[in-house]
Amino acid sequence: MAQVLDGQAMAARITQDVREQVDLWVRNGKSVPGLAVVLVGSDPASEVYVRRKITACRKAGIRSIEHRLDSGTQEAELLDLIDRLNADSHVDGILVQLPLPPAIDATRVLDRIRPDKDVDGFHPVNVGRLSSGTGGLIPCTPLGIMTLLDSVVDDYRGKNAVVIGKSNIVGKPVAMLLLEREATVTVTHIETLNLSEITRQADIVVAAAGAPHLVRGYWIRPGAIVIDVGITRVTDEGGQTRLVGDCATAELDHALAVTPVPGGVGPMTIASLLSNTLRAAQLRDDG
Ligand SMILES: NC(=O)C1=CN([C@@H]2O[C@H](COP(=O)(O)OP(=O)(O)OC[C@H]3O[C@@H](n4cnc5c(N)ncnc54)[C@H](OP(=O)(O)O)[C@@H]3O)[C@@H](O)[C@H]2O)C=CC1
Ligand SMILES: Nc1nc(=O)c2c([nH]1)NC[C@@H]1CN(c3ccc(C(=O)N[C@@H](CCC(=O)O)C(=O)O)cc3)C=[N+]21
Ligand SMILES: [Mg+2]
Repeated sequence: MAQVLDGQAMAARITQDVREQVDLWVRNGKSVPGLAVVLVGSDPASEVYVRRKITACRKAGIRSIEHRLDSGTQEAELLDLIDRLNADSHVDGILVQLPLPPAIDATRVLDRIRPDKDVDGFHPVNVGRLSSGTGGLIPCTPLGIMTLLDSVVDDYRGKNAVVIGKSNIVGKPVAMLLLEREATVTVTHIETLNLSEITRQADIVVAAAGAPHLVRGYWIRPGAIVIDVGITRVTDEGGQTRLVGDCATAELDHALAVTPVPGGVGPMTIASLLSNTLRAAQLRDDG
């Protein structure tokens, strides 16, 4: 049987660890770290994620400030809010939940966030820092993935890592982090030919396509590690909704380790947001 990496349990430990560091920070006379969470509109999945982020902040002793704007909000209004959050010394981290309504230019919004408050790591300065290996805030999902991988991999050098998906929020940044550890990294996507032959060469597969059960048993060689990032909400015949990952996990007994959906990468994404918020508070204090 493959080892199932318990993201929920690991996230709970990280949350506790952040809480202890926050308490120490506050005992040293610093102000409580604050995270501003901006949600535009009422996409149901975004509502779920934002709720989880706010609950997690409470557990970690981080102050969260929620800003809800209706779906008809003008871009200028949102940019204005970001300017105010950028200038607010009680705000250490700013998170603008994606996706934004189509009328708003998401790039312009993300570019407006001060890089040292950009706990998502989406600002071009942080993207550049990640690709040049010169620090910066690291996107939460890739950071969570690396923490999960670190629990089963001690040396990435000489390992073949295959990333499925090339998005700016998961595929590209996780590829950068794997490259930084000197894995041999292949980034694949919808136009990749013979994908299963490429994954069959992999020691590590990170599946972030959003394609339910794309990765089958024969795609994975014995002893490989499989990180399932994909989350697709499906409704079964009985009208029940459930979450389906990118991997046919039931076919992966021959893997060394796999992550479950739910309870794998998702909770780790949220735990990483807490670590990044504490880091942002500390970085700003030093600089
Ligand atoms: N657990 C967590 O914390 C998180 C989970 N997610 C989930 O991860 C998945 C990916 O998210 P995100 O990166 O934002 O999604 P995007 O849709 O932005 O990117 C998906 C990527 O996968 C590629 N792709 C899609 N289908 C296939 C396929 N059949 N074969 C190969 N490549 C494919 C696309 O290729 P191309 O570029 O060529 O179109 C694209 O590069 C989603 O299910 C999302 O819900 C996302 C963020 C956090
Ligand atoms: N600015 C921004 N930053 C993000 O990091 C960001 C975003 N926008 N938009 C959407 C994606 C998606 N994402 C997830 C967070 C938590 C879970 C999560 O907690 N998942 C649970 C299940 C949640 C459920 O029940 O739906 C799990 O996998 O166990 C999943 C996905 C962050 N994202
Ligand atoms: Mg402060």
